Amino acid sequence: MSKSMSKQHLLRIKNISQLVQVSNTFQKYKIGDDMKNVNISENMTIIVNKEGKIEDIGNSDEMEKKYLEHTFEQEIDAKGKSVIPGFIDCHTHPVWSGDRCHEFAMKLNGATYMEIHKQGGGIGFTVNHTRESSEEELLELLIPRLNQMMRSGTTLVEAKSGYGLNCETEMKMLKVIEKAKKIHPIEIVSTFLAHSIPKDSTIEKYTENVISEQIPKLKELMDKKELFPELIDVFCEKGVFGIKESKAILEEGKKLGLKINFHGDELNPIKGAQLASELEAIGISHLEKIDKEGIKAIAKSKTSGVLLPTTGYILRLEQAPAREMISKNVIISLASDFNPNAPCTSIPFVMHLGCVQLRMTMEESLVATTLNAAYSLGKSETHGSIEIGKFADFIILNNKLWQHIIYELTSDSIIDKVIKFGKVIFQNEKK
Ligand SMILES: N=CN[C@@H](CCC(=O)O)C(=O)O
Ligand SMILES: [Zn+2]
Repeated sequence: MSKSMSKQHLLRIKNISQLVQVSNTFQKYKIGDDMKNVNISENMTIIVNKEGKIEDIGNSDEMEKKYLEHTFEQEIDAKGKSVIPGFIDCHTHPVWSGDRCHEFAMKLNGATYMEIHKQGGGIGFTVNHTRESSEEELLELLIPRLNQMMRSGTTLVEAKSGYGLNCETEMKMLKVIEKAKKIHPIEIVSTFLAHSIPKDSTIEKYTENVISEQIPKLKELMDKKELFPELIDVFCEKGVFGIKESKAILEEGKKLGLKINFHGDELNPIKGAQLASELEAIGISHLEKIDKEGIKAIAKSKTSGVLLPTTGYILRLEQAPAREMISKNVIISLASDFNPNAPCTSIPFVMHLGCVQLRMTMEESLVATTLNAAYSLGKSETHGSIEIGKFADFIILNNKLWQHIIYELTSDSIIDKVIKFGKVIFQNEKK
């Protein structure tokens, strides 16, 4: 039932053939078998209030009578269509310059990620270019990437720093993200990431630099209200930041009120998941090499396992053990990991990989890119499902069966509209 007596509303979407709420009991996340239930109903109407939040949800015939006298700034008839929550891409690296297409060719030829990394390619290559780019240049590169994400249905994206590897450039990247927040319709959550070790430093020295120079500078800019990061991240990996260094950096970030969500157990099993559990991290990403103890640990601590199937696909590596993690009640999320190694902006493609390569069901993939993705960013009380009081972030699909967003691989016409805070931010003209 509607709480508001106001007769003016921002939006009504009526006659929705199939509404997929993902949750209708205000769950913060879904685990285990519950990931298979995405709360589907037919012939539904959604009302959005002036604040861009969901005001009411109900059967279309009943809602027609209930809202007879009311007016709507916009009305959409969704007969023959389905509506799902906007996608939440909860792990991306979208701010960078420099073209790494040549590295893709090297990888196709058999070079490994770490071989390229050790030769100064990979992250190091992107760092050199990103340091030389101005804020304006980086913003100009970022906007079309966000546009592509939006056209694929993403309405909330997490965006990391991490291609600076010095204080100045890391702050520059975060400033670029703040500028994008002001001008782009997609909502952005930003993350400070300690991503690698610069070639003129050592793990010890650079960890010290992050703790004694970069995090204090971050605090200064947060206090001045110039930067608003919400999360702290490190690349916890053999040869990059080990467990000890990762822990020190993450704990320092936590003192600033940042939530912990970091890269771990990707290329080597170094017990990143156990660290995530110890620190009560909100998320840990990758987990291709997680061990049995790690699975138990993050299931217990309610740390989301953020799986990034584009990495394993592109590098031809074994994928994370998604089925085992779901069976052990880990809160599984999926994300694009958009970065110059895996330049994928499409959550529908990620869901497809989730189904085919991680052996998840279509329902599990949807939960993992909506409600659980929101949880991994600390946002599931306001985002990630279609429930009264949450933000009105939706995708309207040109099919009455929602599963077509996954099934129709690379389709450019399955999405009809993308809606953010109750306003249409993408209307697909392709049929
Ligand atoms: N693994 C570390 N970081 C990124 C890759 C970054 C890059 O290669 O530029 C990731 O999540 O896959
Ligand atoms: Zn990443």
